[in-house]
Amino acid sequence: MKDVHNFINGEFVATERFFDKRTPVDNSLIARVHEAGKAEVDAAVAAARAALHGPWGRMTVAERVDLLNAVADGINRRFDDFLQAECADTGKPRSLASHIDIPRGAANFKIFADVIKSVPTEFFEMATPDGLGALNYSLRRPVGVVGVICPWNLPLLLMTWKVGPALACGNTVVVKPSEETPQTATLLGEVMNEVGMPKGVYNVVHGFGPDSAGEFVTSHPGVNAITFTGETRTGSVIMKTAAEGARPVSLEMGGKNPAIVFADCDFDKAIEGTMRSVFANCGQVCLGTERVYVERPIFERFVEAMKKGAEGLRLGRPEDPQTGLGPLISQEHRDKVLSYYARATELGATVVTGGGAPDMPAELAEGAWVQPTLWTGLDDSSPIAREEIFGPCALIQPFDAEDEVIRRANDTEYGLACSIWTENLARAHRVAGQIEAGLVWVNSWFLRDLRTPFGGAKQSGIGREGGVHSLEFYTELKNICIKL
Ligand SMILES: NC(=O)c1ccc[n+]([C@@H]2O[C@H](COP(=O)([O-])OP(=O)(O)OC[C@H]3O[C@@H](n4cnc5c(N)ncnc54)[C@H](O)[C@@H]3O)[C@@H](O)[C@H]2O)c1
Ligand SMILES: O=C/C=C/C=C(\O)C(=O)O
Repeated sequence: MKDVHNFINGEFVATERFFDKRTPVDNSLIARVHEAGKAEVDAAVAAARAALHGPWGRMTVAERVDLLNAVADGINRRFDDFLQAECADTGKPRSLASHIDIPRGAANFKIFADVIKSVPTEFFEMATPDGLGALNYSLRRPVGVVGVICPWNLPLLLMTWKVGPALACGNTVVVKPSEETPQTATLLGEVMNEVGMPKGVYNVVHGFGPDSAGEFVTSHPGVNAITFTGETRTGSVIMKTAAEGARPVSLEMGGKNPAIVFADCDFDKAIEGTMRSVFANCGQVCLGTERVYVERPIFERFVEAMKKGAEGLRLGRPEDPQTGLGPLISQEHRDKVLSYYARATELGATVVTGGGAPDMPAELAEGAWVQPTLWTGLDDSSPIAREEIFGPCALIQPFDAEDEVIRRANDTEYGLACSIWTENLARAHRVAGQIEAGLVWVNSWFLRDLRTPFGGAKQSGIGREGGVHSLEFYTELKNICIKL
């Protein structure tokens, strides 16, 4: 069993408090994680502060860009180490992590290296009463020490989606990974040292949320801004904490995302895309689909095809290339998802497929396994249609008219993502423009151009990150007016 340390000021730091990390594949113990206390968080914030005024703070943009690209290359150089660690922590199929999680870890540094080296700032020449005029130009400066609070579903991807722009803009970071998935954040510390990232630029403190490392980071007066990805209710708590000291927050939170399937869709593409958006990462993707609205003429055919797809998913170990579905992240989360499965049955849902725990081979029986599940027969008011379950499940419902399905899709306090399947281009633009969400895909899902704005509307988030949009959060924009 391995030890997972904190990473502070370029050093791997042990503590006297530990928590276990068990793999959700079979619930076996795989690591002992060193929990950071207030002292370690203080040390991490102090190191991050000091780095702002050391070599890192004096680097040119070009030097920062070179380092960010070196970090990306370092992740690719140690691809298998990151793959092994991420799949051990999460149980996700290697086939998934090797195509999404780990490549995006590198891409998230490269995209912001590209952005920061070519982003302009404004200039305004102004007339003045004396006729001599004045010049206005703006400069971007780092906000300072950024607290990064991460979720467990796409650990490396989502952590680097925040660390990449933070460092590109000249900030330093204190990262608090989820307690469920500690390994890749500490492993990135090894890469930071290998590429010569100045000490204190990247720091990692392990622990939990309330009254633990998470709260110690978000409440620390030395933290200038907080970027959070996780549940909406957690984001609200963090926002309250950040209010002390008026620190800005960037919040990427929960969702209850709809897929809208029109009768004129490319049926096979709609099935392939909706199978991914419902079941990828065992349904543990914030952008994933948990509500599927299908135009009535193809409803039965669509349900049958989804049933066939779900029943074709093979549950298994990450390293098995045939694995189509891994376990959920933990026994606790499995209990939550199974409670929704039971509730759907109690509410009278038709269980198209799944609805419980699968029979797994003895060696996997202790893992956090659930059946891929599809329901019909519940209405929009049911908790199954309204509450984020965050598992491999979806409610499929028919609709008859475009304005009806837009109203129903928008009938949620969330507003993160939506996928629309239609071959009618005018309808695609018309419907997409009326969906109340930060991200709408047409005839696709999770197709990501990292230059585009990413974030949620309503209770799914605050702020947009991605491309130049990340600069709004990770820099202070200053205007300088020169009187001629
Ligand atoms: N919008 C997005 O981009 C996005 C992406 C991924 C996940 N999510 C959401 O994240 C959730 C799943 O992730 P999760 O279960 O890890 O979320 P979570 O809110 O339980 O925890 C997220 C992180 O916050 C920390 N935390 C918890 N309470 C805290 C507190 N009081 N102060 C400081 N830190 C605290 C946790 O330790 C963890 O590191 C889902 O709701 C999913 O929709 C959203
Ligand atoms: O589970 C949520 C996935 C979020 C994905 C991103 O933030 C991204 O693709 O940049």
